[in-house]
Amino acid sequence: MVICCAAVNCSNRQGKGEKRAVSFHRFPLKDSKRLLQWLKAVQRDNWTPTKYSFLCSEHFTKDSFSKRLEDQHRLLKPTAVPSIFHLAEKKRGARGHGSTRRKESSKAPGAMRGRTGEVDGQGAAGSSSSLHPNPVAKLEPKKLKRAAGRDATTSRSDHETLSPAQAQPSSERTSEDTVATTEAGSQGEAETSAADAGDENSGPADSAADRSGISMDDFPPGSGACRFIGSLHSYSFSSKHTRERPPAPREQVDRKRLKRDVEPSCSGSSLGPDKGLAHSLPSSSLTATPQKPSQSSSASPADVTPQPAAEAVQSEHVDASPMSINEVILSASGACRLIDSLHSYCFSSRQSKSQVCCLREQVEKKNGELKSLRQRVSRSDSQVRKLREKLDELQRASSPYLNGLLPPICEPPTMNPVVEPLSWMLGTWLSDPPGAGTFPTLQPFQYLEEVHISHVGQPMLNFSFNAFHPDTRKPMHRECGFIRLQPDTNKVAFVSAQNTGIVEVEEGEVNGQELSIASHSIARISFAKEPHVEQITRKFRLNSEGKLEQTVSMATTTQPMTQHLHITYRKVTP
Ligand code: HEM
Repeated sequence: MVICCAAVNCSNRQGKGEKRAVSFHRFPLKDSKRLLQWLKAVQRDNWTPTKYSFLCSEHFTKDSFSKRLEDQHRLLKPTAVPSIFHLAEKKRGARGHGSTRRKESSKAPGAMRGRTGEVDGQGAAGSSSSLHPNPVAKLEPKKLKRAAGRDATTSRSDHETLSPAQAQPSSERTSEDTVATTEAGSQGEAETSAADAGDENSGPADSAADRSGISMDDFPPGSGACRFIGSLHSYSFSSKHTRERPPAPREQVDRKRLKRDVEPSCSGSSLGPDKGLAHSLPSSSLTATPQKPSQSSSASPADVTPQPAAEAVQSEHVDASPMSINEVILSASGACRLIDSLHSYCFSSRQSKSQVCCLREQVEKKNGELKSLRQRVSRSDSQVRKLREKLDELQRASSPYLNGLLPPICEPPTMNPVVEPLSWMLGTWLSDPPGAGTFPTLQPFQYLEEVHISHVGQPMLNFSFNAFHPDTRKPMHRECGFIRLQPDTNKVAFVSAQNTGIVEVEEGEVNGQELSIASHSIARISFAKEPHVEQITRKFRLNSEGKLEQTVSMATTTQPMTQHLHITYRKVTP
């Protein structure tokens, strides 16, 4: 296992040069804000750090470090952000970075392509569950515990100086790790390299599963889409599970390797998550591919060979090929993300559907209510009609005389010849212009008045005078009565009852189209308002314009005879 610096144009790796001079620091994968700062500083395109990605101490300023009290060991401060990079040199890019190292490792059939600055080996498998939490992991607690065990071993203390070898459990190291570690030297790497940035992603797999926020329990099994997505999940998980299966027989392993060699695209890191998923559907493609066996422990990392004796580790060697594992994990994690989004979509569409159903039910309910209300209104209408008919019937029954008295045809009654001299007064009259009120004790005022003078064939006229306020139209003074003529004379009697509590009789003469009368007797209610009127005179005349004029004067207990009213009416009905 070799720890390399992930920085562009930096070839530092563990064991190279002065051991104590350079330390290596993990990317703060758990601190997204700080991780972004690191990534921004590193400036590597299309590259995602894993828990086995490191930056060497040369990219940090001196004040980024503190020293551990006990042994004065260098620790990276928890807020440190790298700032020293040699980007001016031709950037080799994510794939080109560390090409020298990669040239070595690319000799191996399963060597990782384009992934640098990381601890090569199966550790990447751990990174998949931590970098891209797999929701299905929630369904497989046992496996997660196992993974967590590995991670726990890996994580150690955040700011403890760890050797890369310590950072990965020995039982799970790949053959390449073994060789690389040998190459790097077995002496105390713990003293020379520091993974003190902390294993940000090495938390328990359970917490990774929690972070996904999704489990199969969230999706009822009824949906076909969910079943499909669930099967995708299962498939994705099974690819991971495959890596943890017991070792396959060597022949089988070789066959698998052959098949993968025939299908290079299955492990092509250029595939996107979806493509990766699509290409990984054949069972062999997601199955880890074994390294080419070799008996030589001194073989180059590119020619990684598992120790023959370490049969227990065989499957790890087989499954943890840096190439296949990383690609498989990338594909699987990408697939998981895709599946998660499908799940979310499926879930939200189901929610929308249920909301629509709920709204539909409400609308149907309201429609039902509306229908019953309409029926009630219709019933009420028919009830009202029936009640009206009944009322009419009752009225007819209770007023037999009225019906009998009213002539069936509304013909105007023939005027009694006695009242003929007053016929010019007949009709409905409206004030035009408004009447004018005056009196020494009063402020001048105006009023409107409607006058009805009619006959019913009797030798008298019926009259009503109804005054209104000119602005508010509120009723004011009202009086009604009769005008009689002494037969064969021009003597007229004017009998009136007023709303002010006065009843009076005025008498006078009609001459042509002018009637002049004066009070004969005035009576009032006991509580009539003072000052009491003592005398009243009136004059009616039809003027040359055909308008009716009335002038009223009065004397009260306090005022002598003075004009109180003058008004002109225009005729509105015959
Ligand atoms: C022949 C009929 C009427 C008689 C005998 C009569 C009599 C009187 C008397 C005695 C007063 C009290 C005066 C004072 O306080 O010194 C009065 C006041 C007044 N009258 Fe007449 N009036 C007559 C018709 C009318 C009519 C048609 C109007 C029209 C609206 C009118 C409007 C008023 C008003 C506004 C006052 C002052 C406020 C009040 O005392 O109610 N009167 N009237």
